[in-house]
Amino acid sequence: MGVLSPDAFEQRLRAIGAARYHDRHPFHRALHDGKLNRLQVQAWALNRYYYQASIPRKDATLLARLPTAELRREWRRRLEDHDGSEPGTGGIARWLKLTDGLGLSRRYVESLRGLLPTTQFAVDAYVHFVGERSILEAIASSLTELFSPSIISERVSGMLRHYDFISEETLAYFKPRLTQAPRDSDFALTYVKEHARTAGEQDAAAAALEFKCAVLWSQLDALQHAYVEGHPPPGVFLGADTAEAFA
Ligand SMILES: O=C(O)c1cc(C(=O)O)c2c(n1)C(=O)C(=O)c1cc(C(=O)O)[nH]c1-2
Repeated sequence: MGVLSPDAFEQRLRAIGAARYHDRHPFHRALHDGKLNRLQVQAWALNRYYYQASIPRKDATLLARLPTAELRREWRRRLEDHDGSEPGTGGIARWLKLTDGLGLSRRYVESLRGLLPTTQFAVDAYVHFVGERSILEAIASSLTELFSPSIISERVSGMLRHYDFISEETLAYFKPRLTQAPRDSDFALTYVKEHARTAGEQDAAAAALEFKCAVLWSQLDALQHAYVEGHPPPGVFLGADTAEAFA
């Protein structure tokens, strides 16, 4: 593809989200439509914990590589959003309220025992990608967040409507994301539009976004295969009993 104007390039990035973002995955559709049982929702929250817990590792990796105070200041805020500024605050702590509400022991969730192998591979691949690729590609890989506010709104209203074991309090993780995600993705989009100037840079940034969509998609594929189609790999979470046996 030849070089595009910044606005046409933005359209190219948005088309990637429209085609590949995980809102199109059957597991998410089932989650939001109330088609999953409690064990399947628990498995989703347990596995997704590893993604949440690894986001600050990935942001710290990128932060260490950013060349200016201005960029680091911007990126530093993401670490605070996830890790909080003191114990019990921030996104990871709020995610644990969800796993608490679903009846999973914290020790079990934090131990990462019972995680699907694919969750680990996909999430670790994201952290490595951000450490190894250009800063442009690393920032572009965060752009899935352009598409998250609509899936989050749909998730919160769908899950509250359909599952009696889910409450507004247990879904508290998502509310701040509705303002944090647009703020973060606006910054990242402006950066990527400004810095992807050649056709090669635009291709690399687009490929980074495709890679990240695959990171999200493959996690849901693994959940679908294990918990909907009934082929759990050995050693994974199989209900609160597994978790209790551990605790
Ligand atoms: O609920 C979701 O569907 C969803 C998606 C994404 C995303 O698109 O990567 C993120 C989040 N949530 C999220 O909560 C979050 O903190 C987050 C950070 C990032 C990132 O790549 O830096 N993506 C996401």
